[in-house]
Amino acid sequence: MKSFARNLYQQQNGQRYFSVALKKKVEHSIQEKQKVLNHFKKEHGNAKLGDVTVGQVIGGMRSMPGLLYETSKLHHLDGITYRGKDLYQVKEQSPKAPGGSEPLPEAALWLLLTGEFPSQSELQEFQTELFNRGQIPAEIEKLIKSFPKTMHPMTQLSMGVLACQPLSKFAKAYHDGIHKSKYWDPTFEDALDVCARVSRIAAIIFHNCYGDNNKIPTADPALDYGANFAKQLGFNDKTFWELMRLYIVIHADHEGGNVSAHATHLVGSTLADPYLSFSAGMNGLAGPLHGLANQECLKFLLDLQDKLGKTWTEDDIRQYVKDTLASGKVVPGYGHAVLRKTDPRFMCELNFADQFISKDDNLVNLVKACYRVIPNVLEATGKVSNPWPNVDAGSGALLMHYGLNQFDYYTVLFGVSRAFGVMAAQVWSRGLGLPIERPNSFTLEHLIKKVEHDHHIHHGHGHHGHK
Ligand SMILES: CC(=O)SCCNC(=O)CCNC(=O)[C@H](O)C(C)(C)COP(=O)(O)OP(=O)(O)OC[C@H]1O[C@@H](n2cnc3c(N)ncnc32)[C@H](O)[C@@H]1OP(=O)(O)O
Ligand SMILES: O=C([O-])CC(=O)C(=O)O
Repeated sequence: MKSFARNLYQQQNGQRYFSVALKKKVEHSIQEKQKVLNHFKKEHGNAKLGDVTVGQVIGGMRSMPGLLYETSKLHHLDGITYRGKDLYQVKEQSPKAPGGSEPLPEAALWLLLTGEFPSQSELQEFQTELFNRGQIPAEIEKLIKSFPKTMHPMTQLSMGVLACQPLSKFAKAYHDGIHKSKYWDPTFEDALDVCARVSRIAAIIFHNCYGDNNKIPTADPALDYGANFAKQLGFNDKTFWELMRLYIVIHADHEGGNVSAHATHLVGSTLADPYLSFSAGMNGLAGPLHGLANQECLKFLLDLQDKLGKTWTEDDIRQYVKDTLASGKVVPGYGHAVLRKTDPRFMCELNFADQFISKDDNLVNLVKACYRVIPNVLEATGKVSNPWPNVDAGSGALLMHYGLNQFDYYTVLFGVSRAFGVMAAQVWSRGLGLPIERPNSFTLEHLIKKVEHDHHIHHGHGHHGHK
């Protein structure tokens, strides 16, 4: 056996491979980081990161510093970096499927967990391991298959993840009295299991809703994660497999403050296990201002095509967007709470379309025309902080091109991907021993009183009791 090689051991659900290499790397880097963190906290725990304004407290805590989150960082102009690598670097440096050009989800997960890409042999080990971890006990599959066809796929995803919660190794270890310094270990186990299982849950949901859930195509142990997911959905086009790999990689993580990551992080901070935490994150992703915007965005484009046919002009789009704004709705796929430029994830989607999709795809061309028209219209409102497209503006048109036209399913794809980021982050949160989250809240009355009081003191009328 090679040094990184698998170590076979018995677990509650039968025999599994256990990738020693990854766990050792994670353990080592957590220990190193822990030292840095302890020292930093001791030396600089009182250093100021800025002031908090009333506007931020009322306004969704926008840009307020408040979280330690290790796996990725967002820059308002350059977009997301995974462990310091932007998405172009991720795409370039990641191992690929044989003959492929897109990054592999399992390689991105390894990167998010450790800060490095796996070697070819580590990757192969890891693929096998994730494949084996992806199995779901028959009685749980049966439960997920019993969800009604009409239930929104995101509700099914959140419930499907919860249905697997009894398998949590963290919950069991906590119950058995694990020492707090070891929390990260069963969290790591659960995190990999959640990432492995979520695509199986998602495949069942797809067939629950749109097909026959007794005839789900089987996964193939020789294939990578993205290909297997696509295959289980019923897609055998190799270019679609490439799209799925890219899709999962670019949607995986977006630092800690976005709603799905933050909800996962918040719930995890109570030591609720990774299944409970991730399910909570998925409930947040299911909101139309967050992940559900990709469903909304495709609907927006199709409604526009329905109304105007395939001979729409840029003027038609402009008018359609103005009408949307006038009716008090948002334009899905545009704007962002942090980004102030075109989302690089949207550019990755356009690049994929340019490389693989014919120039006469009307829907892809509509996405591009929207990109030329919509920012000006939004800018003209004078209130939209970021008029540029986000990741959700482009993904649906690509999926449609390959025949995945069930757009109320799109956020489930996003959810599968998001598992890779937020679960990797949870391993780190437990590894660094982060405490329960509990920020301060105010009633409006308290806020008003506090501001009046501070104003009073500032103007020299108050008693300076604590000089
Ligand atoms: C994966 C992701 O989650 S990416 C985001 C996906 N969501 C969408 O695409 C939905 C459309 N976009 C939006 O609703 C917003 O831009 C958000 C939720 C993404 C960001 O929200 P905020 O940070 O509050 O945006 P911002 O500071 O620009 O908001 C100021 C005003 O502009 C409006 N605005 C922002 N974006 C848009 C838009 N795309 N269409 C219309 N109005 C918009 C806001 O609704 C707000 O209006 P109000 O003052 O009347 O309440
Ligand atoms: O960062 C955000 O607020 C939303 C977003 O784009 C994501 O979570 O991918």
